[in-house]
Amino acid sequence: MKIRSTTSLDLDVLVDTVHTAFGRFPETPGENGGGLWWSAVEMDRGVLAFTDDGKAVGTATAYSFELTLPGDVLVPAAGITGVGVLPTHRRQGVLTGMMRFQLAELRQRGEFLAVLLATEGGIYGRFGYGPATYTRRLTVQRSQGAFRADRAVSGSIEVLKRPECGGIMEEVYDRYRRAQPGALSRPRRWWELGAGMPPVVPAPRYVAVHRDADGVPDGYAGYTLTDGSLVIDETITGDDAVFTALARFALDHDLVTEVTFKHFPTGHPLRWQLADINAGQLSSEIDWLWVRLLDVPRALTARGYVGDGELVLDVDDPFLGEHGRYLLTVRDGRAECVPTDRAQDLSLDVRDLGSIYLGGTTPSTLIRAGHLRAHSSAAALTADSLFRSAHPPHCLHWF
Ligand SMILES: CC(=O)SCCNC(=O)CCNC(=O)[C@H](O)C(C)(C)COP(=O)(O)OP(=O)(O)OC[C@H]1O[C@@H](n2cnc3c(N)ncnc32)[C@H](O)[C@@H]1OP(=O)(O)O
Repeated sequence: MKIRSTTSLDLDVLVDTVHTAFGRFPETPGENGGGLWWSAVEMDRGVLAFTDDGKAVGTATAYSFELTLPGDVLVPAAGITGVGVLPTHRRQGVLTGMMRFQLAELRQRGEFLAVLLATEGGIYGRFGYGPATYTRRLTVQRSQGAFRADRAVSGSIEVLKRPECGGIMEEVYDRYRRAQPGALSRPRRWWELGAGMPPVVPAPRYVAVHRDADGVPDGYAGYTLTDGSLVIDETITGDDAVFTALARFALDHDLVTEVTFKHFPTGHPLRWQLADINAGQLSSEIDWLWVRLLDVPRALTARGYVGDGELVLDVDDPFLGEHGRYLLTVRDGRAECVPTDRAQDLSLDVRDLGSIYLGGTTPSTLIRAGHLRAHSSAAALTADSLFRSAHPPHCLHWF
């Protein structure tokens, strides 16, 4: 097997191989429909695997995203996607080879974080990725959608069709994601081409745009309405009152029997604002963003922290055959992380460090699961308090 990086000349073979791996009908990359997703692929970041006789059998690509960390710190993160191996060549180590190649390549570029959305939960842990954010939907029957109290909301809502939005969605999304741990930047190319969410979903689609009292857009909800079911694919705002205003708009919509909020954020107050706390049904939670640390000290010093404390972490990285012990010292929200030979407080696999990194999974949950080992009960408490995020992480970007 030969594995190499792609160039722009490889686009057709990459698309064709991914489509065959996923069992989809091949589409030519273009400016509409299924081609939209491919239009933003960065061909200098792709990986192709070939058999000895030159047949392409495996693919992986990466976007250059910015990820928001706890403390509203923005860092570069490689968004791994387009991973596929032809059905005829599976379970022969093709993905393993590509993952090894890709992680080495990311390091050569100086990157220290990779993220992805997994098609199946059993694939990526072995490569050092851990689930770090989760998602679920809230569905409210409109007949039960009364609010407990009227709250004065300043501002207005206008319904636009996606092509009428101009730069509004991009501006609102960009402000939102900078203050939302776990959120990702979106490729400019998707916005330029009028992408919806996810970008492969075709129009028509409506966008309820909220504007503040000065007329400045400060939130939007992109939705479709089919057979009485209004589905909001994303509600983007950093302001709870604006979220509520958009929710009221949807629940007041005529000819609607139920409203579904996709990617409903954990701990969001909307259910408490409804007159009946049981009016909304939450779906079960599923994994969303997976995180892989490629440089532990760099990653741990990049994020912000809430409390003070110190912890010695003993981190194993079996896939890359690496091991390190680090003293993490947090003061005034910032961390230092240096190699140490002090006794460890916490022993963990790098995949579990990825899971706790954004504050969406508590170390104590993984201690109880038997994945992390705390060498004292004080260490478990310190780990929980250091790794939490003041603002729970949330990612609703699909890629
Ligand atoms: C970020 C994204 O793009 S997610 C998209 C992932 N792609 C897909 O789901 C498309 C359809 N599936 C595929 O193309 C392939 O089955 C892949 C890419 C998931 C796996 O590729 P393969 O070349 O078969 O993987 P490889 O042979 O390297 O397997 C490595 C290990 O992972 C395990 N593994 C591979 N796929 C899976 C899976 N879906 N579930 C659980 N374990 C898996 C293998 O059993 C193997 O285990 P072992 O080391 O204990 O023997």
